[in-house]
Amino acid sequence: MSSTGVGPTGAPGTPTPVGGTTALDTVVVALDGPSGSGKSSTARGVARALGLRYLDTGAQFRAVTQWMLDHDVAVEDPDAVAARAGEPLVESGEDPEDPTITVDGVDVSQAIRGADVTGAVSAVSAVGAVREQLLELQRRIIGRGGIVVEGRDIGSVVAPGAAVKVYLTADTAARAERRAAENGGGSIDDTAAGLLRRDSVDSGRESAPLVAAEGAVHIDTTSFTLDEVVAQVVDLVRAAVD
Ligand SMILES: Nc1ncnc2c1ncn2[C@@H]1O[C@H](COP(=O)(O)OP(=O)(O)O)[C@@H](O)[C@H]1O
Ligand SMILES: Nc1ccn([C@H]2C[C@H](O)[C@@H](COP(=O)(O)OP(=O)(O)O)O2)c(=O)n1
Repeated sequence: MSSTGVGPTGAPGTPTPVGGTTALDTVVVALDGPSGSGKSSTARGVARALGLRYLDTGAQFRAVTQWMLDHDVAVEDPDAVAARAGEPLVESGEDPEDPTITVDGVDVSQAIRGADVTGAVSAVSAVGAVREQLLELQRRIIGRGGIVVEGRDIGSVVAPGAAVKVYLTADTAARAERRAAENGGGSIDDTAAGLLRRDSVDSGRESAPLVAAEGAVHIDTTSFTLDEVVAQVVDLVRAAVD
């Protein structure tokens, strides 16, 4: 796998602090949390407001999952997934106005939001070999910073030195309502069950489970509007930079 990003291969998010702080063009903002907590929309809003790049790591795991399904890999079999983990070429655009994602040069931005990928992505992303491939790619894209990165393990594994770490949550009911609305309706109960199933696999896996990273600021978004959450994170970033 590769991408257009270049940069150091060590854990990023540790730009040279000047006077104990960091600059906006090298800052790394790590946003983690469960599905429907508001990561993607908050991350894009913060990146837009501050002129930063944006990386959706969930889209990368979804793109690998799409590739596995397209190549008839048995996605519930970790060995089968691991055996092909080095093959898909994932490329992520970093513009928050127009985040793109391709695998082997094919635009999968719509396909990866479908039910097949959503149902299989937690199993695929629990495979260590998949995580290793994407970890290297993610660190290359982050490079020297100036980016908002969202996922499940950004503050804990991908960029543990990030100057700003945020852990977003929301009540299950709110998450299910948001997700069902986004998908054009459907049963809230079924959506909630799907979210909880994915939470359980994402939090219970051995490799880089979903956790609130050490030092992360917890924001429960249930009772805030998206604009309010974006403003809170923008304030955290402004407080952390020169
Ligand atoms: N604070 C919020 N209040 C209401 N709706 C929100 C809020 N944050 C996000 N949303 C909406 O919830 C849905 C899921 O948000 P998203 O950012 O995709 O979450 P995640 O990336 O954590 O899965 C989207 O339709 C988004 O517009
Ligand atoms: N850093 C990440 C990001 C996502 N994943 C996995 C676990 C998630 O269930 C899937 C899909 O992530 P995505 O952020 O697209 O999921 P939602 O938009 O929140 O529903 O990928 C991961 O294991 N590590």
